[in-house]
Amino acid sequence: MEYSLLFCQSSCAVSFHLGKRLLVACIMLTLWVYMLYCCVGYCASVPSFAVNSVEMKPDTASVDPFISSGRAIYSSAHSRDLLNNENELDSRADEWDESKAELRAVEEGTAATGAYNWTETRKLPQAIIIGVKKGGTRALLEFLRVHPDIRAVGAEPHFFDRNYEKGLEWYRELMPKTIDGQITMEKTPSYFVTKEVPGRIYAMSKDIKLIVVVRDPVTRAISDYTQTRSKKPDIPSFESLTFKNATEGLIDATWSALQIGMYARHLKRWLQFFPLSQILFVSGERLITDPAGEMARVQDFLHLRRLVTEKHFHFNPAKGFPCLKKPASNSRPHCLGKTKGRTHPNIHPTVVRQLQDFYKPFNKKFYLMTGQDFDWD
Ligand SMILES: Nc1ncnc2c1ncn2[C@@H]1O[C@H](COP(=O)(O)OS(=O)(=O)O)[C@@H](OP(=O)(O)O)[C@H]1O
Repeated sequence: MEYSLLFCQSSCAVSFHLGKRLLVACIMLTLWVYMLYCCVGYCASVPSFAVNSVEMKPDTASVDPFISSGRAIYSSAHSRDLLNNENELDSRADEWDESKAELRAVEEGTAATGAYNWTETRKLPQAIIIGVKKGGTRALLEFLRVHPDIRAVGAEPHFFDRNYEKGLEWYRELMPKTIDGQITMEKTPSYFVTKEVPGRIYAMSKDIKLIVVVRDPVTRAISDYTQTRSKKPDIPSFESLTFKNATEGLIDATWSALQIGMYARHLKRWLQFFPLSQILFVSGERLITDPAGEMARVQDFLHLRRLVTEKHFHFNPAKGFPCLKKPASNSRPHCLGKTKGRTHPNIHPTVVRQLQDFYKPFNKKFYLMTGQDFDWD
């Protein structure tokens, strides 16, 4: 009796210890499996209500950037119809149908669970690409839209130059919906050269971040001219529009294609309202030769994590430009449409040289003002 009691006590103690160990092992195994599950990315699909502040980016950041960019594309297609903007008439929509379908599936999924739709609101932009025309503004915006913390209106709203009387509510309504922590953006390249715009943007937000994509003013002028000629083939030659008096070599600085390139003059107006630290100058040239490098600067400036990297770019030799690609995927890279990267007419080398001389003092001043050498001279 005593013996069996003793035996039971000791065997019970053993099985109790074994059970405890088994329980601990089970918990550890569960935790380990859960961590593994999270590592392969499935946790992102779990509805999350934890949306962090601007510094701590929202949970959507862990979602594949291309899904998010697809979302932005969807809303941009919507506003593009609304504004019927010339710059939007490229082939982007067709090429990104695949992403849209992907997006719809994602959105339907979240709508069914009611996951984060309820927190989305339209906000006024916290960052604007203000210029310059033909600088590479569309490329920059499309690259930025790959980032999950950026939501941007696709069409150019032209609010601060052409639609200001419509009021801020009209402007806000054009913006895509965002959750806290996401940055709302737009691009309208004519803002940089329109006198009233700096004061108007300041009146909306004195803390706004401004981005200017600049490009060699001579190439920019030729690009501008090429665009105009594509719509009006009968316009005079570039050379004849350049001069007030060709024999005297007197350049017509009132021609808008040339005026836009006097960057220092335009920048002076912006600096009356905003400190230099609030303006980022992106090199249009480097955006083509080193898109990931320029994107790193832009993401740092916007206090975003560097999620758009070299993995997202594929240089297309036929087009002569970097195109966007989904990292670790065999899908076709997305290039900008036919209106970007037009063939420029051959301009007489003497005219090009005269224009380079014309811009030299403006460029020098611009380098001094920005503290950056763009290497145009
Ligand atoms: N990745 C990529 N793909 C295609 N094109 C690119 C790219 N990066 C920069 N660029 C240059 O962007 C120029 C057009 O500039 P914008 O988008 O600012 O033009 S616009 O003001 O919105 O009309 C466009 O000018 P053009 O070459 O004169 O057409 C391009 O040189």
